[in-house]
Amino acid sequence: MTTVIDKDNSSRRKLWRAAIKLPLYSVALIPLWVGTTVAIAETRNFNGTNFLIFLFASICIQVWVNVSNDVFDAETGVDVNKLHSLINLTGKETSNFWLWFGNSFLIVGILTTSLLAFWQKDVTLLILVLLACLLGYSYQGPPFRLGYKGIGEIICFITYGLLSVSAAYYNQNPTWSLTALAASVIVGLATSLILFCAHFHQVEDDLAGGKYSPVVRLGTKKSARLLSWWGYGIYFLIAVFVLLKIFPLLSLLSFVSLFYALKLFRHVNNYHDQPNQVSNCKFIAVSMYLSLGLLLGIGFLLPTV
Ligand SMILES: C/C(=C\COP(=O)(O)OP(=O)(O)O)CCC[C@H](C)CCC[C@H](C)CCCC(C)C
Ligand SMILES: O=C(O)C1=CC(=O)c2ccccc2C1=O
Repeated sequence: MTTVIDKDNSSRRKLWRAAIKLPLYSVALIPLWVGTTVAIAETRNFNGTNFLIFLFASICIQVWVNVSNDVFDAETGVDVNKLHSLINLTGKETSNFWLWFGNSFLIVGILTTSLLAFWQKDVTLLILVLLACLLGYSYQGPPFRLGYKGIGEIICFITYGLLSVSAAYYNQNPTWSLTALAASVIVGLATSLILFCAHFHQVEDDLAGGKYSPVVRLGTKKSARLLSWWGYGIYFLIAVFVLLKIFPLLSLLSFVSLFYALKLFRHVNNYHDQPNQVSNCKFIAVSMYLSLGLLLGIGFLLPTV
């Protein structure tokens, strides 16, 4: 009897851990890290207060993204088999609570960014973040739900890449930079690769819920092939940026993350049509993304020390 209860508790704890999605918070950290390291490399200055305040705002906004995704997906029924959805864990009647909970984090994130913009006497940072939030809402919220139309990866590229890296750079150095723009392309491509991976194991539920993700549209076999091209493309672009001297030579350190990239391509090519096996590929993609982003930033920083 005790063991059945223990087992129940431990699987519930596992579901809650999955619902909190801790590894996915890296998508709020890496743009900040990369944008900031490019700014340090160019100015030899680091504003720790601006960095920490923007870090706090980014994490708040990420909480909103994750919580509201479960609320909105519960409305369409697409998460019906996702045991670790907050709504499935706590009941449909808690939807309004979670919506309110997520929105509170969004408000705190935006207010914190507004405070930074006020101190900097410049609204650019706030505009970039507001644009990212509006696009983030359009991905999952009614009436847009653009993720259901298969363009979530493009939104992800623009928000976590172009907008977030530029915002992090601007937060340190209020101007524009070609290196920051190139770095934002790399971060954007790597972030949307995580989202692309998140769709492999959900094809049936997505179809049933009217969600035409790129994997639903292309089929899992073609998607697995596209994933490899996409991944190699990221490293190819880094090499091009190094050759063009937009990135320092040390950016090639990020090639160490090929270890996870190759593991990811192999895994998805082998198991693309087996939902239970392929479901963890999103986390291999996060490992690739984290190591790539961290090393890219270290590559920018090292020449300055
Ligand atoms: C929740 C997201 C993806 C999960 O989608 P899906 O419903 O397919 O998966 P589940 O099976 O888990 O339900 C994230 C979507 C992100 C979105 C495209 C863009 C959000 C932009 C943010 C507002 C940008 C934050 C910027 C900040 C860090 C400065
Ligand atoms: O829950 C998920 O699958 C994702 C959540 C999330 O916040 C995110 C952000 C950026 C890229 C991908 C993802 C997810 O896949």
